[in-house]
Amino acid sequence: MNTPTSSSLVEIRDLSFDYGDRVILKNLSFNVPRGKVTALMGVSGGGKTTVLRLIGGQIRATQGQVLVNDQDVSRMNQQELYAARRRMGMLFQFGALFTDMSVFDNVAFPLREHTALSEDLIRDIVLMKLDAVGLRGARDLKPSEISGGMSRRVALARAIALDPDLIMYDEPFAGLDPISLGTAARLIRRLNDSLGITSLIVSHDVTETFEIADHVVILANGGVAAQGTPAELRVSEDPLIHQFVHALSDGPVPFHYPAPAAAQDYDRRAA
Ligand SMILES: Nc1ncnc2c1ncn2[C@@H]1O[C@H](COP(=O)(O)OP(=O)(O)OP(=O)(O)O)[C@@H](O)[C@H]1O
Repeated sequence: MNTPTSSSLVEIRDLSFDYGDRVILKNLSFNVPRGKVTALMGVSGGGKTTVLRLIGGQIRATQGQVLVNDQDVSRMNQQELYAARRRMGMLFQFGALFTDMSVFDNVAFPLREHTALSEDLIRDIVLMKLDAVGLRGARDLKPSEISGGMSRRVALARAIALDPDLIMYDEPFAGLDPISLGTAARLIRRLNDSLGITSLIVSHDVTETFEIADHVVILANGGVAAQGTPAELRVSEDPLIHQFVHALSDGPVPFHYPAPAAAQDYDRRAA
């Protein structure tokens, strides 16, 4: 691992990305502070998952830099990227488990794949990681025998198996009941602090996310619309931030998809 030289683990600098004619990110810049929980929020389709994929090096920026531990992911060759990814845990929506493997083998998988550790040592590490998510007792079960919330905790244990510096969560709360949702949120916070890692969460869930995040970045129109602590954003008078934080259906982001004037449409129907 590189010796940390800056207080930010990830630095996004002047980043642009498009899918052909569709510009998704435009001159985006923000930092992910080391050792903290940062939330990336904003309207649906605003490019949050795209940012995670750029950090993970699954896609490359059109312009700008994506620095992780001071190294630019967008300029890495395959070998460098492979090494960088080992330092990142990624939990994408409903992080799929291998259904034919036990919970234990799912968590052991990255250790067997990427290290030359003995099976004895792997066993200890797997049990430790499962313990961290409260599922040491479920080690012999198959994914089909556990609940959706538990599956996600197993995926989380697998994501931290290699002791990453950074863990990225895409919609970790989607589809969870309120109790599992609270558990998942507290777990993300607890793992961040006890393992000394850095967490980046993409989420729509303002209440739970504000509860656990140290820093929130709100994306809009391809750039940063606002950022700050949850407390700072809660009292923001900026109309867009206010609409977002208080989940109002109308505001700078309109409720109605652009349409002809209502009178014009109804007149036509009557004609
Ligand atoms: N492979 C692709 N080709 C073309 N367009 C894409 C592709 N992947 C994503 N997009 C578009 O890029 C935009 C940003 O997608 P992204 O998934 O990053 O948004 P998001 O903010 O994570 O959205 P959500 O909150 O709904 O998950 C969306 O409009 C999406 O339709």
